Amino acid sequence: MDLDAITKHSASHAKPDGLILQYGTAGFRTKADRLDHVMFRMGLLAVLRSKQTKSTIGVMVTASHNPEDDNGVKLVDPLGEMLAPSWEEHATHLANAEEQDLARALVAISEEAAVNLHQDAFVVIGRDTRPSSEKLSESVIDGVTVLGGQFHDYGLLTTPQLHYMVCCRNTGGQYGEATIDGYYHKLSTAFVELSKQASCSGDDHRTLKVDCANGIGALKLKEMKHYLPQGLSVQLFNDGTKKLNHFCGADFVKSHQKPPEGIEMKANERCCSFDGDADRIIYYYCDVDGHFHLIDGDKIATLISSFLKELLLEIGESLTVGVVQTAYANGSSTRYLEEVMKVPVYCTKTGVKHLHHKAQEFDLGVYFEANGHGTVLFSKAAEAKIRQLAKELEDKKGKAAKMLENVIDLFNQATGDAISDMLVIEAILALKGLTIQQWDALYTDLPNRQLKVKVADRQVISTTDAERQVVKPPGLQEAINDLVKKYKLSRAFVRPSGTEDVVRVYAEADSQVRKCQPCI
Ligand SMILES: CC(=O)N[C@H]1[C@@H](OP(=O)(O)O)O[C@H](CO)[C@@H](O)[C@@H]1O
Ligand SMILES: [Mg+2]
Repeated sequence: MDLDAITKHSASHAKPDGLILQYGTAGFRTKADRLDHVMFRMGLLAVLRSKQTKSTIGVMVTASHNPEDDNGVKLVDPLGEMLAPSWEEHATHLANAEEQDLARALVAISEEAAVNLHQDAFVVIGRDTRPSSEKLSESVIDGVTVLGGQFHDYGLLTTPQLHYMVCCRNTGGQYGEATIDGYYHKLSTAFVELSKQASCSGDDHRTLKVDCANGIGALKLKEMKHYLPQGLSVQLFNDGTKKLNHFCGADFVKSHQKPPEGIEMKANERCCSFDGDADRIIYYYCDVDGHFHLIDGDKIATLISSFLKELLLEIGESLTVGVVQTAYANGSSTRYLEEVMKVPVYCTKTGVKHLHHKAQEFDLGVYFEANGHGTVLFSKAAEAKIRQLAKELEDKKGKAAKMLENVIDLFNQATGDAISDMLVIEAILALKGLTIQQWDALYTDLPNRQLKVKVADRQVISTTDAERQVVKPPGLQEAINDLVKKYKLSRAFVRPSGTEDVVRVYAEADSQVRKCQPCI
């Protein structure tokens, strides 16, 4: 390590005095003008991680659904997963080191993680469409090169596309080709094959309106449209001409439970929204009475897992299917999955890395956060079995096995992906001949509210039981219990956010009417 060169370069990426940041649920996030030093340092860290794992590491510059003048950065581990927890700690340490301590912090991380400094390093970089992202990704590259790392800058990518590239590069091309064309080709081939198997089209008009949150999803979906079959017409709204995530996007629609601005919705039309870096998707429609219906990650997980179970039943394979949710999943969805569909459901802490990890325990692990971030993981053994059956079986069983094989290829198993999930959903609706209203009618969501509360120090709240119970401060959980027991089918919890300086409060019950049980 040329520590002098590192110190010299670091001086042009100076850390603002007193700024302390933490590698949170989705990496570092704050105002873009406070992040230059973090980007440079994450370039350095990516090189160390690459040397240690002898693999390509990804760096994504994005702040997802945050306002346009925020930005952020996260590292992507070798198989396209989120960074390992011990390295999140290294990341926080390095980001907060004072200028004069930076070299020492790097040496300490190398020693603690037993990094072979003579090993080659390769880093791939992607960024979203924020005005600040290009400059910040140059700072990442500065960090990579000063530590002798090689790099490939993919430029503008959705977050899941970067995860895909990392996974492809580290699996010898087995997962797909590590180019943007390779990504479109893999997904569209699987989608076209599935579409051919659909005997009925579901809706009369196979048109989908997509709110792209004025983000990277618009750019990439425009590119992908040329690869899609004629049967599906995708109409883009909020396609990048206005402010990112402003009154639009999946996060806005989910948290406000209303349509985004900038989309023309007619009664019963199928619509969906991506978030700012296109790793989340939410569906919705307005009925003839003008009522808005939200179809969130829970209902997406339900549609997908029921489809997978039907195919497994058809081919006669008893592979395990599990669904992973967080505490934010609507109680109706959990009940429907467990009681009607007889699928085991597990609850993890918020943040996809927790869900992803749990989903790896099943042959087919379906995971979705209620906000629309999720995918399906197929174990190596399950994938091999399905591919073999697709070759061997004939007639109805063979058709089902081939469908499953295409579904494997259509999912981005590295991480939740709005484009890939959208195509999976569109394929399932067409294959099952379902309208969005029929999908919505699977179960009725319990009325629910999610609020953000600003407090002096959100870390005074600590939780247990997958964030559903408060441990500290004393008395808070008892107060919640006292309120909750007055209502039917009610549930409430509070937890400190991992991405914003707020405490999140969630509550649901059988009715929105303010009547407690003794009054009913
Ligand atoms: C309630 C909620 O939607 N929380 C989001 C949000 O995390 P918080 O820790 O709640 O701020 O951002 C995460 C990263 O995008 C996402 O994974 C998660 O689902
Ligand atoms: Mg996102």
